[in-house]
Amino acid sequence: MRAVVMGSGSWGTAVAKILVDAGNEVTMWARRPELAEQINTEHENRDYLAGIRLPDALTAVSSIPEALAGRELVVCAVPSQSLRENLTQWREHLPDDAILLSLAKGVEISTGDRMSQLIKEVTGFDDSQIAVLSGPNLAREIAEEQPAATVIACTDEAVAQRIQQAFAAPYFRPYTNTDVVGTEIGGAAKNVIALACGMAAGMGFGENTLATLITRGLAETIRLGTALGADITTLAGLAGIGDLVATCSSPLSRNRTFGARLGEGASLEEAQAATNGQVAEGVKSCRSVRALAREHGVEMPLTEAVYQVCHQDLAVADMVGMLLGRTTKPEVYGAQQ
Ligand SMILES: NC(=O)c1ccc[n+]([C@@H]2O[C@H](COP(=O)([O-])OP(=O)(O)OC[C@H]3O[C@@H](n4cnc5c(N)ncnc54)[C@H](O)[C@@H]3O)[C@@H](O)[C@H]2O)c1
Ligand SMILES: O=P(O)(O)OC[C@H](O)CO
Repeated sequence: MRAVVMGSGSWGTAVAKILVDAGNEVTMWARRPELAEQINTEHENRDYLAGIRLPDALTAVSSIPEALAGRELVVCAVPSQSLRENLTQWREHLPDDAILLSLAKGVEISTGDRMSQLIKEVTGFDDSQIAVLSGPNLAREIAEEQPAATVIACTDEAVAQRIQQAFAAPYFRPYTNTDVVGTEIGGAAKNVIALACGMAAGMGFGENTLATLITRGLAETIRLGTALGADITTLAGLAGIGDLVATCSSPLSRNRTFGARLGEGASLEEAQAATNGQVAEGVKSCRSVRALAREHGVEMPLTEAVYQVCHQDLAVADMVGMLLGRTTKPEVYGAQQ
C-alpha cells in the first residue's frame, strides 16, 4: 500500500519501519523539519529510537499536504489527546478513499470518545475506512525486530484483512478482529493499570502484587468493555491481556515507568519531567476511562485509585489501604462488581 505515518514519535517510527519491511511504499510526517531531515539523511530518529537504523526506503516530510497526497493508508501516530487537533488540520488533505488507522491508546478527555469515534466525527468517513491497531507492542522491541503480534480491528473484515497484509513482516504478525470497541478499550485501560503496577514496583512490592493488579485490572477492563459492547474474547486476546501483561511488566513502558517514579516518591511534576516529552497516556486517560465507567455504572477500583493519585493528591502509600479495604467479593469475570 501507499502509506503515510502521521507522527514521528517512538511508535510511529517503529510502525513506519514495519510497513517498509512488509513491502509498502512509506513516508512519515514529522512536525519538525529537522527531524524529517534526520530521518532522510541519517536514517535514525535519535529523539525517540536512538540507535535504531531505519530503512533507506523510509522517507519523511514535514509538509502535511505532501505527506497525505495519494496515500491509501493514513496511520495516525500522535497521542490521543492531540488527535482531534491534528486530524482537523489533516482533514482537507486526506484522500476521500483513504483508510485511517489509529495507533493511539487512549480516550479523549473532553468528549469520552474512543479514537475511532473521534476520527469518524472529524472526517465523516465511513466505519469501513476507520481501523485501529493495538497489542503488546513496545516500540523499541519491535524496532529491534523482536517477534511480536498485534490486532488490526475494523468493523469491515475485508478492510482489516487488507491492512493485515500490509503489516505482515518477518518479525511482526498481525491478527484481525471486527471488535473495534474491545480493541480500543483494552489499549486505553491497560495504560492506567500499568501506572498502578509501576507504583507497586516503585514501593518495592513483588510479583504477587503485580499479578494481582494485572488480573484485577483485566477484570475491571472486561467490565467496562462489555458495558460498552466489546466482546469479552477480545479482552482475553492480544489487545487485552496480551498488552496488559507487556505494559505492566516492562521497564520499557512509559506508563509503568511513570508509576514507578511516583511509587518511589517523585511528585507528579517530577515524573512528568522525567518522560523527556514522551507520552504516558494513562496519566490523562485515567480521567476519561473513569468518567466512562461512571457514566455506565461500572466499578473500576484500580482506575479510581490511579485517578486519585494523579489528579486528587492521594498519596501512593494510601492507595494500598484504599484498595484492600474494599468489601469482600466473589471472583466473577464480566459481572458488575
Ligand atoms: N511507544 C510505544 O511503545 C507505543 C506502542 C503502542 C502504542 N503506542 C501509542 O501510540 C500513540 C503514540 O505514541 P508514541 O509512543 O509514538 O508517542 P511519542 O510521545 O513517542 O510521540 C508522539 C508523536 O506525536 C507528535 N505530536 C503531534 N502533535 C502532538 C501534540 N499536540 N502533542 C504531543 N505530541 C504531538 C510528536 O511530535 C511525536 O512525534 C500513543 O497513544 C501510545 O499510547 C505507543
Ligand atoms: O510505553 P507505553 O506505556 O506507552 O506502552 C507502550 C505500548 O502501548 C505497549 O503495548
